[in-house]
Amino acid sequence: MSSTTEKPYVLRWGIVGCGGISSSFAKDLVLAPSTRNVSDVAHAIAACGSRSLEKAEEFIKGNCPEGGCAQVAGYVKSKPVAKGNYEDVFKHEDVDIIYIGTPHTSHYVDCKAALESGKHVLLEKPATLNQAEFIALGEMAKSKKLFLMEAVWTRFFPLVQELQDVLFKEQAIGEIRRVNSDFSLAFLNNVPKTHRLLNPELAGGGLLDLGPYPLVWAMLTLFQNPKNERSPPTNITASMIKDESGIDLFTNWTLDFPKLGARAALSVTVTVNSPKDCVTRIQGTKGEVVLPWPTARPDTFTIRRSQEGLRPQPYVEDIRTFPIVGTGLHWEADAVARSIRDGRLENEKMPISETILTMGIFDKVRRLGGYVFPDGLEKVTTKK
Ligand SMILES: NC(=O)C1=CN([C@@H]2O[C@H](COP(=O)(O)OP(=O)(O)OC[C@H]3O[C@@H](n4cnc5c(N)ncnc54)[C@H](OP(=O)(O)O)[C@@H]3O)[C@@H](O)[C@H]2O)C=CC1
Ligand SMILES: O=C1OC[C@@H](O)[C@H](O)[C@H]1O
Repeated sequence: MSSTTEKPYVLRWGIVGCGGISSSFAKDLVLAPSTRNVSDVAHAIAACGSRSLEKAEEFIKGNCPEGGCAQVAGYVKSKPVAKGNYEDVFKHEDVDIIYIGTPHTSHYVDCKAALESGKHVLLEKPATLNQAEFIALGEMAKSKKLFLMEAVWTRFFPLVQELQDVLFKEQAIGEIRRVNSDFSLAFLNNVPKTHRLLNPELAGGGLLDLGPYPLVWAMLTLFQNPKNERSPPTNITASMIKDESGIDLFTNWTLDFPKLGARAALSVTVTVNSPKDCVTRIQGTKGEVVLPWPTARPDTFTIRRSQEGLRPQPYVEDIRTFPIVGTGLHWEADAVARSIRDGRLENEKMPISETILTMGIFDKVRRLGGYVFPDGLEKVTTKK
């Protein structure tokens, strides 16, 4: 990391889709990096694009009137410009990287267009509708020597690094045998059926929207467990209850990691909320780690260390807390800036290979659950 007196590397963002998550992302790009002890990178917001120019203008006014933290600090003089379409953002000469905050169904086409314009891409989760779409994007990015990453922001939390040290270096709970994780939100009775979360034409339902987060805890604790040697999960089982529209209301799935003798049992529903106190539980032979709501953004975890033995054992509790300034999307933005500064085309915390793997898991879960997208939604499919 550079000293505070040196000028930071500035990454210049173009944001497309002026909706909910783009708004949180833009606000986090404005936050001073010093609030998270960062001084080597900073962010400029060069352009924001919406299907409506007025909406893009309002977006800038409401989230980033001066631009990102690099503009606020005076490292970049220009202010963000509003565009009434995405193409003008993709083509903007002051933009290094495109942040894509559009619905799942648009991710493939928007990312493809951004790459074709020669821009790096940070693509919201789920990266695409299926594995084949993401493989195609990954190949395109590689051939054009452009950075591409799925925006699974949770992976970049300092909490995650500490958790992996506790589990893998310290082996605080012994051998990990079971991971349960749930992310559920009561969308069904609280958002209209036309909303992207429930609308089959926008690939609605729990799995693709909420599923990346239970899955992230299985990936971080089992897939990335050194003893697993990056072996993909086997024996995937899944069950869905679907709405009459075809979207999944409930999805439960399991992943086995034979090298660890471990299983992940993961779930989502859009009918009720997850419980507050424990949404993720990592159980080992010598205790457990529990993480509270929200599954996507925990700011604490509790280690319960115990002896091995039959039946629940007495434990000693150790609580670790990691305050989050803003939403917490800035850690992934900083990581992306460092990758691009250093000439890397992917980030080791969210490599292309892991997105390909997780999209393949979702394909399988959808197949087992009988979730079929409406015709024409998938832009690339594998031959059956
Ligand atoms: N990382 C995270 O924590 C989160 C990630 N997400 C992901 O981000 C993506 C967007 O989610 P969210 O921000 O909640 O969604 P919103 O509906 O709030 O915003 C999506 C934006 O995409 C644009 N858009 C383009 N095509 C369409 C279309 N056909 N229908 C509706 N909007 C369209 C619109 O922007 P415009 O009108 O300006 O063109 C819209 O405002 C999803 O894929 C979701 O999974 C969502 C929430 C949190
Ligand atoms: O963090 C989240 O919470 C709400 C969801 O709709 C969203 O897509 C997800 O990323």
